[in-house]
This record gives sequence, structure tokens and C-alpha cells, in this order.
Amino acid sequence: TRSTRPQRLLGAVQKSATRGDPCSVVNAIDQFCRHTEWAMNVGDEKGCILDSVVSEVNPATVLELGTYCGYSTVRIARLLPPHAKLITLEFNPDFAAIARQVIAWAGMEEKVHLVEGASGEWIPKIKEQFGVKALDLVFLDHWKDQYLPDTKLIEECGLLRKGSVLLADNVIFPGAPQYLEYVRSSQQYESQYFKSHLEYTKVEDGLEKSVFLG
Ligand SMILES: CCCNc1ncnc2c1ncn2[C@@H]1O[C@H](/C=C/CNC(=O)c2cc(-c3ccc(F)cc3)cc(O)c2O)[C@@H](O)[C@H]1O
Ligand SMILES: [Mg+2]
Repeated sequence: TRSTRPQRLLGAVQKSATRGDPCSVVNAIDQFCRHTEWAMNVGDEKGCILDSVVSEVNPATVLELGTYCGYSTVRIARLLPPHAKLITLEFNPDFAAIARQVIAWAGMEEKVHLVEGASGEWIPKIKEQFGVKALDLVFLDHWKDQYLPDTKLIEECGLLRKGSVLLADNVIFPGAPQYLEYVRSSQQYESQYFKSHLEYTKVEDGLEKSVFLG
């Protein structure tokens, strides 16, 4: 039977990237998605903005919502200090299986906890399961209509501290209007839009960075 897009993306990593070299994994996926088959990774252009926010925050604990094939997982993990932790939630078992292999190929297993499950079920468990006091950075890249309910759940679970950063992909395309309205109007956030383009295209898209003020 025909392979899936994530399987073909993993094949490109195994063919073109060097084991243990996260940058080569990121580059192999970007090359594949730009020249062979588009896939919904944050990509190289928005990825540079993601890199700058990760470097600025220098997080000890990161939560990613929506692992997919693990592109942004590897992109973030490669910048984290040795004992930092990235928890990434993915509820599709087929995508999770591919992402585990991409993360392993990059040699990032030590820094990454991939949890196969839904954000709504797992966000309330993060403190106890992972001994996390607060999240320094949250990267939202899952179903766009879930950005707002999950942000409210993260707040209710007391997972944010003064200075915690939320970084959301696709706030223009496909768009997350309710989320944007919330973080831009709330007194509890200082929000900033980083204009860019939809991965591997000329379509406008961007990232919204929102600092929790406590
Ligand atoms: C219970 C649902 C909410 N909780 C969840 N908990 C855990 N994982 C969840 C998840 N929702 C979704 N996921 C997973 O996140 C991923 C979903 C990502 C959704 N992303 C998009 O739709 C998207 C779509 C585009 C896109 C842009 C243009 C276009 F023509 C077509 C698509 C571009 C992007 O950058 C995107 O991020 C999948 O791996 C899915 O299984
Ligand atoms: Mg996205």
C-alpha cells in the first residue's frame, strides 16, 4: 500500500541527514518539503524566528502542542542546554511513531519527552508527571481552534509564571482568530506579531509571541 507523507518525510531524513546532527535533520526536512513534497512543518523562514525566541528565552522547560513529524521539536531541542526538557504532545499514534524516529535520528532523545496523547488530557498532568513547576516557553502548532482552549487550560493549571512565553504558529494562515483576539486584548499578556510566510510558500503567515505578565 502507498506510503504516507510522514513516512516519506522520515525516509528523506534517513537518506540525507547525518545521525546525531540535528541541523542536518532540519535541513533535510526543509529541502524535502521545499523541493519534493510540502508538509506542515513550521519551516525554515518561520523557524528562524522560532530559533531567536528560543535563544532569547533560554528555557529550562518547553511545552510543544502538536509534534507532527518532529521538525520543530528537533529545531527547538537543538538549542536547549543539556538538562533542559521539551515536552511535546501528539495524539495521532502514526505521527508520534514517525516523530520518535526523526527525534532519535537527530540524537535529541535526552531532551525530549514525546507524549502520545491529547493536550486536554495531558496538560493537567504535566506538573505531577514531569515535576514541572512552570513552563518557560509554549509552542502552539496543533489544531488552530484548540489554541485558545488549551491556553486557558494552561493558565488554569498554574503552569505559567511571570515572563512565560507563548509562541503560536499560523496565526494568519490557516489562522487562529479567537486566540489572537484573546492574547492581544488580555491585560495578562504583552503580545507581538512576527510577520513571515507560510512554510515553503509566498503566502503571508506569522508567529504571535505573547509574554505572560502574571
Ligand atoms: C484534541 C485536539 C487538540 N489536542 C491535540 N493534542 C495533541 N496533538 C494534537 C492535538 N490537536 C492536533 N494535534 C496534532 O497536531 C498536529 C496538527 C497540526 C495542525 N496544523 C495545521 O493544521 C497546519 C496547517 C497548515 C496549512 C497551511 C496551508 C494549507 F493549504 C494547508 C495546511 C500549516 C501549518 O503550519 C499548520 O500547523 C497533528 O500532528 C495532530 O495529530
Ligand atoms: Mg504550523
